[in-house]
Amino acid sequence: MRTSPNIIVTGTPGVGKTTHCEEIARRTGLKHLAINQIVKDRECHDGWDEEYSSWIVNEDKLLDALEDDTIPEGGYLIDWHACDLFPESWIDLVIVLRVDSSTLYDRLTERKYSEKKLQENLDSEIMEVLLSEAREAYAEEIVVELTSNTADEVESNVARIESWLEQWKKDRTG
Ligand SMILES: Nc1ncnc2c1ncn2[C@@H]1O[C@H](COP(=O)(O)OP(=O)(O)O)[C@@H](O)[C@H]1O
Repeated sequence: MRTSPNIIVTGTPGVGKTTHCEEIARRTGLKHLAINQIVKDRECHDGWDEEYSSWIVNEDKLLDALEDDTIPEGGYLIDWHACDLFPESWIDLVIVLRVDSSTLYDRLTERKYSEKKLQENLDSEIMEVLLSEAREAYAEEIVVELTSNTADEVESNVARIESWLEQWKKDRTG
């Protein structure tokens, strides 16, 4: 049994996953796993997609790499825009970050996304694509939607996750 939980932090690109994970990792000691980086470093992909400027992820290779990293033993913050490929048995909490369209537009423009990629991500956020995926893949009670428009929200979200973590540990030590 895990003595530390695994938490997925997911959402549309630009929603604030890295920002949240870094702060949660700093305050709780959970390990930040940036999946994009793992895909690149461990070559869990089938090449580069020029149109999207991103790796074509090979999910089997990725899951193998993560299993080698002992994710199932717990203590990880899984930072990625997709969440539904991880086995349910690995995951204790799924945080889906949400953001207002105009704020997301500004953040992605700053990242110099192409018009097409920008529009697709805005559509995805408006249509709640990642929230639906999370709800389909995991039990309702472990999926939590949090907003990430402001720095104050980062602070309150992180505080909330810290309390959840304390409770999770209490529940397991009796
Ligand atoms: N809640 C927030 N309030 C203000 N700025 C934020 C917030 N979340 C993220 N940002 C800013 O938005 C940009 C994208 O955040 P990032 O954490 O890299 O998103 P993601 O990892 O989801 O792609 C960064 O410049 C970050 O500082």
